[in-house]
Amino acid sequence: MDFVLRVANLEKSYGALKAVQGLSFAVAPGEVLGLVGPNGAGKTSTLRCLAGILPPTSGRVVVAGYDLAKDSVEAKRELAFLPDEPRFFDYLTVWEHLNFTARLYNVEDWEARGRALLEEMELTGKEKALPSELSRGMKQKLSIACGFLHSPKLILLDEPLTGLDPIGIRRMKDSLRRRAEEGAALVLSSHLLPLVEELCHRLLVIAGGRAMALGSLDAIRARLSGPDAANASLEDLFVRITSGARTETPSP
Ligand SMILES: Nc1ncnc2c1ncn2[C@@H]1O[C@H](COP(=O)(O)OP(=O)(O)OP(=O)(O)O)[C@@H](O)[C@H]1O
Repeated sequence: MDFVLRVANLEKSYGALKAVQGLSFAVAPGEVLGLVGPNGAGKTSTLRCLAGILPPTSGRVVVAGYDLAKDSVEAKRELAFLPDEPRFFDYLTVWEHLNFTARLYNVEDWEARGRALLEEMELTGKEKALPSELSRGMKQKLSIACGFLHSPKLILLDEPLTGLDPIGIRRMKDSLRRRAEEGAALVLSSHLLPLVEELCHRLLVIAGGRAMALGSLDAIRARLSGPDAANASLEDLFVRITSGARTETPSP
């Protein structure tokens, strides 16, 4: 299979601290992988390494066939990283952010696409607003509109629902699902386990920077033995896996 993302033995250390240790996994077109783990597990460090924002200490990341270390421009052209706290240019309006992003990524039909994305993100009417005039949820939506503009093959999301209201959450879930149906691969980090359960096809559970479990919820459930494992909720599984009650050897 042609995976959109292939990660081999990813390691990230900050000085003596090993934040990410030996992560290996792949994500196929149309697949949503959920990255879950306790605070400090290494989720953001992993996502930032996959996005090419942080240089890994070692390991290999391949995006749409391009090695992120060797062909970084080509690889980054195929991905979007949507952080939980997006940053903007203070003096560019919403529309100018889309224009700027379009120029960076050479998006030819950006105006029509930009209008459609603003509509999808409920930002129509905010074209002339500066970031300081947007609410937290609106900023999150602008970040996502900019991220989707160049139709990335790989979408990396760190807590994508931060600051969104219930309608915004529902629309965002639909938007993410639609991108996957259109063939994008998504890696989504979140503490919101119901969201993860609803959207993700497979899960990568990490703790202490290491993979504790990798697979579909059913597969992870099946690998855990013990009372009520078959009926365990994702929250139960999360607690059991990450509290070290039983550690799993991830399958490739
Ligand atoms: N820039 C940095 N310098 C030094 N240590 C860092 C840096 N960024 C993260 N860390 C450390 O790396 C480890 C993993 O942090 P990371 O932010 O990746 O975890 P996380 O799973 O995203 O956590 P959370 O769920 O709390 O957001 C933590 O121990 C953290 O203190």
